[in-house]
Amino acid sequence: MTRFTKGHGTENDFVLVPDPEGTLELTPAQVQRLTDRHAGIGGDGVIRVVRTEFATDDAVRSLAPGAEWFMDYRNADGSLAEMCGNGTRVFAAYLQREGLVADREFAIATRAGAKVVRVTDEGFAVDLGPWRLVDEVGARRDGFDVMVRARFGKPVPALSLDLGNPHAVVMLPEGITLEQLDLTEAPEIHPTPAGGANVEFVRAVGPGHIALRVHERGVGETRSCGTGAAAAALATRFWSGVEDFTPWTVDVPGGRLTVTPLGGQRVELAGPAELVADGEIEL
Ligand SMILES: N[C@@H](CCC[C@H](N)C(=O)O)C(=O)O
Repeated sequence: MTRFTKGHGTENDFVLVPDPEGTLELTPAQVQRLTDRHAGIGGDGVIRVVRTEFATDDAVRSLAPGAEWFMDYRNADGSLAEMCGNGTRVFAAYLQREGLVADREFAIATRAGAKVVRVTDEGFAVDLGPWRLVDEVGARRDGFDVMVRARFGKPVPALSLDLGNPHAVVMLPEGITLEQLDLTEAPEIHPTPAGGANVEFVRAVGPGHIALRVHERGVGETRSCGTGAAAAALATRFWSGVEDFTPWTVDVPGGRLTVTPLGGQRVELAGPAELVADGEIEL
């Protein structure tokens, strides 16, 4: 039997599987079974909790020398992802509850490098590290670099950002509400990014305040996406032309996140993290 913990951050939910010595080879079929909401535990992704020294990927070890624990993230379809913003907070909550970290600030290893997490009153804040516009020249010239077609019809312009994982952000055109969006199918992106992308649909709520819905690569529509919230806030800030360091409030279907642009082209994500169940499952 394999032990698991179920947790979520603004209802982006994960099955955490402790594997400190990295002995568990999780296959895509096992991930799909764990995340299955009818025949398994249910979740948007699986997080294997591994000591960084046992990470099989050399790059993970070399990019995060000071991080004792590696967040091995898989999407619900079994594909690997470089990063998961909400996952980092849930991972931190698990490490803290299990007594695996003692400090109020610590680094965790991800495929996108080490991320520093700190305890806050509400949960955790994580420095997501460096972010970038995928096509800076095109973005600064046109305000966007790809077109996205979802089930609402005409293709709409979007901005590609790299938060360690790939995102395309759409500011919804007038006349289409977030509620009207049909995200039952993956939006098409042109030109299609080689590794796919997560797609965020944004509506401005007020100054420094946006709301979004997201279609996640390897999952489908989710109730929240932490790196997606950061990408959406950064894209909206870019379009506003005022690239300051004011915190942004990001409403997602599963709750509220705070995104704060930092110096050095870094960005912080803050929000809650809940661990809701523990159990054992036959893989
Ligand atoms: N929900 C996550 C992102 C998870 C990975 C994503 N689906 C991908 O494939 O890049 C978040 O909170 O950032």
